[in-house]
Amino acid sequence: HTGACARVASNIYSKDLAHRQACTMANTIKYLGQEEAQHIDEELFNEYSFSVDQLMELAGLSCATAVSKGYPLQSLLKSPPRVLVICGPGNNGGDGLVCARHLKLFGYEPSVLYPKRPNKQLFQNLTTQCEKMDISFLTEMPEADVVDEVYNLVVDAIFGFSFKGAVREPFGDILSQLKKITVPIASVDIPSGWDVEKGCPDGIQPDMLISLTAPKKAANHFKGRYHFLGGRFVPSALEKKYQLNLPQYPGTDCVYQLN
Ligand SMILES: NC(=O)C1=CN([C@@H]2O[C@H](COP(=O)(O)OP(=O)(O)OC[C@H]3O[C@@H](n4cnc5c(N)ncnc54)[C@H](O)[C@@H]3O)[C@@H](O)[C@H]2O)[C@H](O)CC1
Ligand SMILES: [K+]
Repeated sequence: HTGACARVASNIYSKDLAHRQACTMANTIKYLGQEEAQHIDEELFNEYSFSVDQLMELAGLSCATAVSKGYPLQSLLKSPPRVLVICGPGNNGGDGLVCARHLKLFGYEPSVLYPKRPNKQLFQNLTTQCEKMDISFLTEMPEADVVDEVYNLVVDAIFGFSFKGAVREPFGDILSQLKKITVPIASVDIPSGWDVEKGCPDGIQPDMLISLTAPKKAANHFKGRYHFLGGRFVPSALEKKYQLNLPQYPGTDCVYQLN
């Protein structure tokens, strides 16, 4: 009897799964423009009453989880398992600080470069949390050959969907080093320096992209090996309103591998 129930249950499950996969394929996931991404962000905060801290925690956890799936500890070539996390001046940088904290909890040895720190309590708190967890902060960007020698990978949390115009210093210098490194780059939400919609053919070329909420149009130009979706916090009414057609995350996972 138990066997029959299990067979029925697994039949229902596989039909349901097949149905969901078909739906996901028919309604392909939406790639957002810059303004649309900003509207969704504002709506999450203003209409749905989420706080930045909440969503940033889930975003950063997604990034650390994606990194641990693409670059598992046991696969790393250099010991100790050092990771360089570069954080920019906005919320993308905040995601990077959260990601660094979770990477540390997962057994990695993150170091953070955080050259432009906003004078806001949220970012000061995230910085203190990292410091108290013995995550080191670098005072300057190492040269490309030093990055290659010391670190297993770089997490790029410099700019997200609010990036506009020509890159201002010190991030121009940092990005030019990142173009020279050979260790993989995992970019949070958008490869930094890329136009949010059009990409950037001569920009950095990350090996991993973790799109948050939904991919941005620039992700059409991503050529790396791993594209993950993270930020599993979108209420279904909001998803419907913007016709995001998000895929079903597996079980309780906080990331979905798009390719
Ligand atoms: N809804 C979500 O999915 C969530 C996303 N999160 C993350 O937040 C970023 C967007 O954050 P935001 O603060 O709006 O902007 P950025 O981090 O992209 O950067 C703004 C920051 O950068 C400066 N800046 C802009 N252009 C330049 C430039 N050309 N040169 C130098 N500096 C520049 C600007 O002055 C600001 O200081 C999103 O991508 C996600 O990663 C949330 O964490 C959770 C919710
Ligand atoms: K980024």
